[in-house]
Amino acid sequence: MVTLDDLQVSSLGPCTVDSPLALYVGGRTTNEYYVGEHDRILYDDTLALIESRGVGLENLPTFESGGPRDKIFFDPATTKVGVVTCGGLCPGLNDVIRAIVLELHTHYGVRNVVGLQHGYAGFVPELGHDIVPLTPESVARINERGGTVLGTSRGAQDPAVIVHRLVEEGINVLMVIGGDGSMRGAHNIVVEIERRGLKIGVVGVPKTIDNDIPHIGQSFGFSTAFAKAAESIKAARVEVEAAVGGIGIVKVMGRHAGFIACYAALANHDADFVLIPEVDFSLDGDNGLLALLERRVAERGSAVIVLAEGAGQHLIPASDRMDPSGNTVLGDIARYLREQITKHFANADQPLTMRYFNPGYAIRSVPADASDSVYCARLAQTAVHAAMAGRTDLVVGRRRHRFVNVPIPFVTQGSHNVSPEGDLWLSVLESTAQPFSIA
Ligand SMILES: Nc1ncnc2c1ncn2[C@@H]1O[C@H](COP(=O)(O)OP(=O)(O)O)[C@@H](O)[C@H]1O
Ligand SMILES: O=P(O)(O)OC[C@H]1O[C@](O)(COP(=O)(O)O)[C@@H](O)[C@@H]1O
Repeated sequence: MVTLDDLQVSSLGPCTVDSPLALYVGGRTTNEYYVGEHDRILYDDTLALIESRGVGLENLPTFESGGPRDKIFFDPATTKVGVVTCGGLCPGLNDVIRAIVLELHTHYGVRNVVGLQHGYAGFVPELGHDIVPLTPESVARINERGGTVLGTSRGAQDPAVIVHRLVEEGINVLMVIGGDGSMRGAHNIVVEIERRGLKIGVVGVPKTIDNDIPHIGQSFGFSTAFAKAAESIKAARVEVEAAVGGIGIVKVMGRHAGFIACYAALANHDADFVLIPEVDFSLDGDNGLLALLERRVAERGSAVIVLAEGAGQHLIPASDRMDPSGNTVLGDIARYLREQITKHFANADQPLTMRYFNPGYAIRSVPADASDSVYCARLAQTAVHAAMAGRTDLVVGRRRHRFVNVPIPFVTQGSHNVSPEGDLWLSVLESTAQPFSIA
């Protein structure tokens, strides 16, 4: 029988890229989950890193393998865990909430789990959001619904106010499910916790529909979302083929990253052009989009454009408006394209039937598919293991087919994008009418 004395370690500490591994297991008696001392995951697969740093492979920074540890820091009997979902919706949020609660309850015996409502706003008493108990009963079957049962929000909140509320509520571990903005917020909370010398852990499960957070592998919900977007592309194809001079534009999310556009387009090869933020394109000239479209419609009778919302921003005036998270509100590239295409076809005296699809929120408000559901559950379990072991200031991810603990600062610096020289973009070019460069 393993007792708490055997399991508890004395410190709560940040997850680092090169700390030695603690040994294993949160209260389990088998060594099925054993994580060896050298079992760490390289944080960059490329030799470029070795060359640029002039270090040997053995000295490369590595991420700690995720999973249960030999020692835990928090006493399950007295630990209270808070869960919060922040930022835009994403398929799988409810799966993550549910799996956090079940893992804490079933494998660690933690009985006190609560949900903060509507993101970080849920910490601010004046905003009037209740803190709700989360139990195996209350989270049963929530995974079958899209959205988040906790609600979400954008808009910065003061870390001092958040930490004050954590203390007031007696919360020892905060689990943040959110994107890069949320993780910046989570890191600020850690800094404030450290400044006050408190023993509160903060662990993130990174969420982004755009799949643009670095170092974590594919983000949960992304696969469900692009599959949903592919349905609109298929519908656009059906519509334009039935029309005279049919051109369909399908606008999908993707502020800075074109992953949804690329994967949705590749899912059924119904797209003729894919426009993403990472690759500039021109409208005019023999190799410009308008001439290419005209040729494609002349040859095939119709064309479908898959457009990431952040594409072609260089063609339209920059906006000076910000959303509550401080993101610049994007110019409406879809409207601009519709106008330019309409004008071009009128000038060329060519028939045109324009069909515009904006699956937008519909792709991120659906429940996770089976594969994403499993992925969410495993990410949530990894997050709970890290949290109970006393790791803080980290998010979980999956690198090289392994779950890993990644320090938050790694995921809030830089971003993950479609490489214009990479395999993904090459596949897109090969499956469309796009020439190798239309910029
Ligand atoms: N730089 C930041 N510092 C502190 N909190 C932030 C920061 N950026 C965003 N947040 C908080 O994180 C939450 C979600 O961030 P946002 O950027 O809207 O979405 P996402 O987390 O999906 O990227 C917001 O409610 C905001 O309070
Ligand atoms: O209307 P909202 O909620 O601001 O969300 C729209 C934005 O969310 C995004 O999908 C990004 O969301 P993530 O935080 O999930 O990456 C962008 O592509 C899009 O601009």
